[in-house]
Amino acid sequence: MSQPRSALPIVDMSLLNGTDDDRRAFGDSLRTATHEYGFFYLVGHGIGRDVRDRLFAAAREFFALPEADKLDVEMLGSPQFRGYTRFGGEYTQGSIDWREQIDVAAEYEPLGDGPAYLRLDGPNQWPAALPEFRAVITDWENRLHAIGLNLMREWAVGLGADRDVFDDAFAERPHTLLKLVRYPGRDTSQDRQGVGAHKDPGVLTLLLIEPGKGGLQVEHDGDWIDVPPLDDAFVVNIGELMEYATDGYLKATLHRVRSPEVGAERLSVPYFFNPALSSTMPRIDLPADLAAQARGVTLDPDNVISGTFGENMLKARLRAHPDVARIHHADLLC
Ligand SMILES: O=C(O)CCC(=O)C(=O)O
Ligand SMILES: [Fe+2]
Repeated sequence: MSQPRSALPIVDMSLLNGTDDDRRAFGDSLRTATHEYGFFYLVGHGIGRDVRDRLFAAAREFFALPEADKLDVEMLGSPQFRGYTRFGGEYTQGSIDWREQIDVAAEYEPLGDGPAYLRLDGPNQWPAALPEFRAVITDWENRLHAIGLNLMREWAVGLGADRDVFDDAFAERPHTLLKLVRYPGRDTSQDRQGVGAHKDPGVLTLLLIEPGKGGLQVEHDGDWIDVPPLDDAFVVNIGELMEYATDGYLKATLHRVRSPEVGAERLSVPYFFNPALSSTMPRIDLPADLAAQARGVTLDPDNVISGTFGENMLKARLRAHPDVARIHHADLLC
């Protein structure tokens, strides 16, 4: 397949199997890409095509279920924002996102009373009609968890910090989240919002895009650049907490998806490598040359970035799913 051009840098994870120089080059490319773009293509990650195909097959099976089966696991029934969201159930910047999706997050016993964000802990909703679904998703989560942890350690080194500086935040009850997403084709002459412009609220997102399907756009220097999928690559971006951890040396970048044309559709699977709800990201003491390039954390009165992941995540969930918020968390809405 010929590759459409995109300006995003390509970072090759197989360098980690090489010499010390290769490893250093990897850390440098990771740091530079996320300083300049906040986004990159990740190749050499070791996840084979068969595994990726199996995931897309599970996604297609899920979306092809009768509506009643999907509504059986509807997110409206989940105070923890897990399960199926039909078209029109999700909002970005107050406008409807034209996509359907199922959200699956890490499952833990709730801790009980405490900060409001602890309400996000709890069970998933698994589609009863698809007995294999859970195993396929769990396998995917495990593989991506390992890649996520590995990347965090390399980032730490590339930023001049101890290799394990981020480990604590992920050591217990990491609140990872995965979505299977389907963007249907539609008349795009009016509204093209598949998902509206946003930054991800967590640490790191590993995004798998259906081969050949464009639509993702990333903000860079005031323009939108197209990010078509690259064969065998993940699209990786950092979330607001990495901006927080580095005083804005690394950049959480606005991105959005444009709806496909009528007759087409687009599947994607974002995996959000998130820390524990109660964790606060460490603030890295950057070496002087990097500190001189730190831009500070974005100050937006409509989107205040908290270093405590649970606060940042709850804010994002209440905003994206107002129907779920009204049903289950009316006391948190002002
Ligand atoms: O579907 C995509 O390509 C991106 C989705 C996304 O940015 C998100 O769900 O946060
Ligand atoms: Fe996103």
